Amino acid sequence: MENQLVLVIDFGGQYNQLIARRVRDLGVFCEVISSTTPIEEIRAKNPVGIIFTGGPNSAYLPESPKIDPAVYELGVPVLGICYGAQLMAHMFGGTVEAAPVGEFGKTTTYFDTSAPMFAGLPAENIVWMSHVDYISQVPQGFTITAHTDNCPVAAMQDESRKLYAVQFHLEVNHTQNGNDMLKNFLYQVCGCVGDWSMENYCEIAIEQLRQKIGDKKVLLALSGGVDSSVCAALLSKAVGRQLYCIFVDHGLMRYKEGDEIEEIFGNMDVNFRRVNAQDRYFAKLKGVTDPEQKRKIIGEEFIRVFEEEAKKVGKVDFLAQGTIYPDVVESGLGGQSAVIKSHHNVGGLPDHVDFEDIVEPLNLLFKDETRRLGTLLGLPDFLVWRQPFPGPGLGIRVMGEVTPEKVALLQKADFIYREELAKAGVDKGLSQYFAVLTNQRSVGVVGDFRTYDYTLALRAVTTDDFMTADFARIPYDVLEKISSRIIGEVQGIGRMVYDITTKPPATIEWE
Ligand SMILES: Nc1ncnc2c1ncn2[C@@H]1O[C@H](COP(=O)(O)OP(=O)(O)OP(=O)(O)O)[C@@H](O)[C@H]1O
Ligand SMILES: O=c1[nH]c(=O)c2[nH+]cn([C@@H]3O[C@H](COP(=O)(O)O)[C@@H](O)[C@H]3O)c2[nH]1
Ligand SMILES: NC(=O)CC[C@H](N)C(=O)O
Ligand SMILES: [Mg+2]
Repeated sequence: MENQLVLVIDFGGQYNQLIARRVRDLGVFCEVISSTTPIEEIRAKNPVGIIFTGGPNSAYLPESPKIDPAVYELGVPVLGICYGAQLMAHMFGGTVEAAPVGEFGKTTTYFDTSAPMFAGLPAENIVWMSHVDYISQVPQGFTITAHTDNCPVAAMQDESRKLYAVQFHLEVNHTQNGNDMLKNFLYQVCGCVGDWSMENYCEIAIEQLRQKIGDKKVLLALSGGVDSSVCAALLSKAVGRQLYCIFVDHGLMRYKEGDEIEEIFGNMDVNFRRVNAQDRYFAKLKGVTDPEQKRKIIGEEFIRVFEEEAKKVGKVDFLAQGTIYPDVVESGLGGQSAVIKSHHNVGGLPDHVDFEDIVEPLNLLFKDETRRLGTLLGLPDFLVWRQPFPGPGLGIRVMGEVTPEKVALLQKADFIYREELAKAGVDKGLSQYFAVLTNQRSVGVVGDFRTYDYTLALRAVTTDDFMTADFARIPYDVLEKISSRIIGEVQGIGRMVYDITTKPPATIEWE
C-alpha cells in the first residue's frame, strides 16, 4: 500500500489499539506491531513516525521489554507514551524510578506551549495518568515540556533528534486536547499528509483482490453479521460470480433472520447458498445441557456442513474470512489467557478441502472502519449497523437443552424486545441487547389459573470493546412495556427479569 504509515510499537499497554484508531481517525494509516519485531522489519515498513505504547512493566528492570536502540537511528520521529516515555528516558541515560506519589486518572498538567506537540493548546490541560514509576531526571539533550504537581516530567522532548515523550495517555478521551497533541505530532513533527481514507482503501483492496484471485474461485462462510457481510460485498465487487457464499442456517438465528439474509444476498450478484441444517443441529443438540459442549457441537457441525457444501462447489482455490484487525492483534500480540468460553464460528474450518490460500481483506480494519466500508459498498444500514451476533446463535441463549420449541419461544420474545427498544429509541445507545430463555420455571397466576412457565431474562449492555461491559440503564417504563407485551404475546413465558450484572464478573452472553 502506498499510504504513509505510522507504527505503534506495543509494550503491553491497554490502549495500544486505541492509539492506532486515533491515528487513523486523523487520516494517517497505522499498524500495531510487537516490541520484539526485528529492526530490519521496522525499517522495511518505511514508517513516517513511531509511537511506543504504555505497558505494565518498569523500564529500569532488566527483564522488562526493550527495543533495539537502532530504532532511534531510522531518522523517524518517535513518541513515547507512559512506559514508552520511561523506556526512552531510561535508554538515553535519564533516571526512571518508582514515584513517591503515583498518579491515576484525571490530573491537572502544565504545558510549555512553545513545544511543537503542544502548539496552539491551552497552557493547562487535564490529562489521564496511570503510572507508579516516573522520570525523575531527563536524559541529556532533553527538555521538560510539561509537569504536574507530583510529576516533574509529564512530557519531554529532544527536538534535534525528533524524540518526544508524554507520561500521560493522550489517546484516551479523558485527556483534554489529547487528539490535538497527537495531531501535532503527526502533522507538525512527522510531516503526515493525511492520505488514509476509506475510499482509497476500498479501491486498493479491490485491485489487490483481483490480482490475487485472478479467475479462480473463492468460498466465503457468510453469517449475515457485519464482518462477513462486508467481506462478501467487497469480494463481490472484486470478483463477481467467482465468489461463493455459504450461509449455514442452524435454526439458531433470530426471528426470521435466515429469510432476511437469503433475501439480501440472494439478490446480490454472487453465488449464494443457504443451507438449511436446522434438523441436524437439533438432533446433535438433543439432551445436551453443558454450555461448553453445546458450543463445541455447534462449531463442529459448522465445519461438517461447510465441508459438504465446499465439495459441491468443486475445486475452490481460496477461502475468504471476515477476520478484522482486533482479531489479528488479539491473537498475535496478546499473552496467554484462560479459556472462559470457546468462541466457535466456522473456527477450524475444513482440513481436507483443498484451498490454495486464505483471503482476509478486512484484516487491517477496525469494526467502525469495517462498517464505513460496508456503507461505501452500498450495504443497507440495518446490516452494517447490526449488533454482533455470536456464531452459536440462540444455542447459547437457551439455557440448558436446546429444543426447537424453546428456540421458537425465545425468537418471539427476543423480537418483541428488540422491536420495543427500537420504538422507544433506546436501541441506538446500546452495544448489544438480547433475551435469554432461562431453564427456570416459576409459578404465576393468569386469569385465576395457576401457571408454571419459563423465566425470560433481558440483557442489554454498553461497551466499547466487548471485553468489559456495563449493563444499560433502560428506563423502567420501556421495560414495563416490553414485559407486558412478552408475557401477553408469548405463551410459555411467565416471568421476566432484567440482568443487572457488569462484565466482569459476568460475561455478556449467559453461556
Ligand atoms: N451461520 C453461519 N453461516 C456461515 N458462516 C458463519 C455463520 N456464523 C458464523 N460464521 C462465520 O464465522 C465468522 C465469525 O463470526 P463473527 O460473529 O465473529 O463475525 P460476523 O458474524 O461476520 O460479524 P459480527 O461480529 O458482526 O457478528 C463469520 O465472519 C462467518 O465467516
Ligand atoms: O462470534 C462469536 N462466536 C462465539 O462463539 C461467541 N460467544 C460470544 N460472542 C460474542 O462475543 C462478545 C463477548 O461475549 P462474552 O462476554 O459472552 O464472552 C459478545 O458480543 C458475544 O455476543 C461470540 N461471538
Ligand atoms: N501505563 C503505563 O504505561 C505504566 C508504566 C509503568 N509500568 C508505570 O507504572 O509507571
Ligand atoms: Mg456474527
